[in-house]
Amino acid sequence: MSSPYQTRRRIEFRDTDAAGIMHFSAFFTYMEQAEHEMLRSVGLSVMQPDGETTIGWPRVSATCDYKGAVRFEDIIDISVAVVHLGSKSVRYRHEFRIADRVVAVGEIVAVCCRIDDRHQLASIEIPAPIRERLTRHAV
Ligand SMILES: CC(C)(COP(=O)(O)OP(=O)(O)OC[C@H]1O[C@@H](n2cnc3c(N)ncnc32)[C@H](O)[C@@H]1OP(=O)(O)O)[C@@H](O)C(=O)NCCC(=O)NCCSC(=O)c1cc(O)c2ccccc2c1O
Repeated sequence: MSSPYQTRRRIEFRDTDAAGIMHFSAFFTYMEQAEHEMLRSVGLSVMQPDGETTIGWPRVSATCDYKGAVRFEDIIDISVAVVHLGSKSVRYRHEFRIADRVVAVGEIVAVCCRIDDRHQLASIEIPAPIRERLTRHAV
């Protein structure tokens, strides 16, 4: 049975603002890192060599709702779930929790792209072996 990927972070000082709480922009870097870690856990890379080119995942949408303040040195549990697998795109939902309290929920849509040696992007259908691995964290 598939379930969200779970990881944990301690909030760094550099990620907090003058109000003493985690800056809104920092949630996106935590989401990105958690997603990349999830991909590694299923044997993938966000920059996957494929012959002469690379398969990568540029983002076309990123949102986050903030429900409670997060502070320096808080321990946050981050879950990463695949909530939609399209033909070329994947939508991830990230839940941030302190203990059992949800403090933020973010979503990111990434598009499967072939990246050539001139860094040109061309969207492609998600290859079957990659799709199969992504479904391991589908909900
Ligand atoms: C990415 C693009 C080249 C795609 O353009 P294209 O025209 O080919 O795509 P489609 O319009 O056909 O859509 C494909 C697919 O995506 C869905 N979709 C598109 N837009 C949205 C949206 N706003 N919200 C939700 N879904 C959307 C669409 O419905 C289709 O779904 P299917 O599943 O049905 O196929 C082109 O869009 C482009 O170049 N965009 C700009 C990308 C960009 O510059 N993003 C900002 C920075 S990217 C970034 O930060 C980044 C982070 C990483 O972690 C990376 C990791 C690895 C590699 C690259 C990374 C990266 O760039």
